Amino acid sequence: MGYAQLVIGPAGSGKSTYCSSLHQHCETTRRTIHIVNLDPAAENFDYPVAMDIRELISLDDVMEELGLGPNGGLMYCMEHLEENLDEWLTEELDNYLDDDYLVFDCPGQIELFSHVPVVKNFVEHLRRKNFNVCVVYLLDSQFITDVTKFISGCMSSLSAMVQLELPHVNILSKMDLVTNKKDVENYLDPEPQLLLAELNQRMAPQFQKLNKSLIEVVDQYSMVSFLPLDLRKESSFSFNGKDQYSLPSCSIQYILSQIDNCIQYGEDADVKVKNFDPEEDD
Ligand SMILES: Nc1nc2c(ncn2[C@@H]2O[C@H](COP(=O)(O)OP(=O)(O)OP(=O)(O)O)[C@@H](O)[C@H]2O)c(=O)[nH]1
Ligand SMILES: [Mg+2]
Repeated sequence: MGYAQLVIGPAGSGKSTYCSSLHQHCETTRRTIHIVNLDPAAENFDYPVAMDIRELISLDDVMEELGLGPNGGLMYCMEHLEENLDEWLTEELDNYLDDDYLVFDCPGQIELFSHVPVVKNFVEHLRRKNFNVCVVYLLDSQFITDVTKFISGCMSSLSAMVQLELPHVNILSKMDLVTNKKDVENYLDPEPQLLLAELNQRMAPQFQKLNKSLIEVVDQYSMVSFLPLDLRKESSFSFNGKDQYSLPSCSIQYILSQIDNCIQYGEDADVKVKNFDPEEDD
């Protein structure tokens, strides 16, 4: 059995930074993880790249030879990856052993999760290779300063959730940049009725019915809640509410423990998890 995180989210939401922080954290705690670059446009890495899509196909070549722009070129590269899953991915995965932990740093184009089946097929391939996969969706905390942006973030996370049908952890990134805690606090574990009231206030009256349906969707998929990640935060397992800036936030270690739980990593080693009663589902 292998383990994998698929790190997705809008462009610039902090995916690659998250991957490199995770790598650093694991180095400190002497745990082995391998970070995989799935972005054919990426150039600089703050982490050692274990597998690299650019070895399969280069975005520059595609743009030059096919006359495509950067986004069309990226879609082409990803479709090429899809066609080569059996060969390229299978061969690359052969380098890893049972119990290995891979983290896939994905491109930020949202089309990859909403329009084309490439990521879904990629994940299915991993699952056939006996990997437990968790989706890690990053949303930039700078973008959820009001209810309309929050709902739009939820919808894009939800569309990935529905498409990929995998365990899913939502992260609010860049908490160190948040200065007004009220901006964010309201959206961490939001009360649906308050969201609806706020949304109705913001939007023209003819949208009330739509607003109600949207909030119902967010509420029903109660998984749409976000963990606020502050990379400055000292490693600690607790989500200890507030830090010295009195902002709610959690450390990368806490996030990793949540994800490990989702994919049942370390169940044999960790006595606490081993004794966990599956009936007692929280
Ligand atoms: N202050 C702060 N900046 C961050 C944090 N995470 C990422 N950034 C910055 O945000 C910018 C984008 O970060 P990346 O990690 O490249 O984002 P990405 O999601 O990989 O971007 P794409 O791969 O282009 O979609 C960079 O300038 C980072 O330095 C954070 O936790 N705090
Ligand atoms: Mg990146």
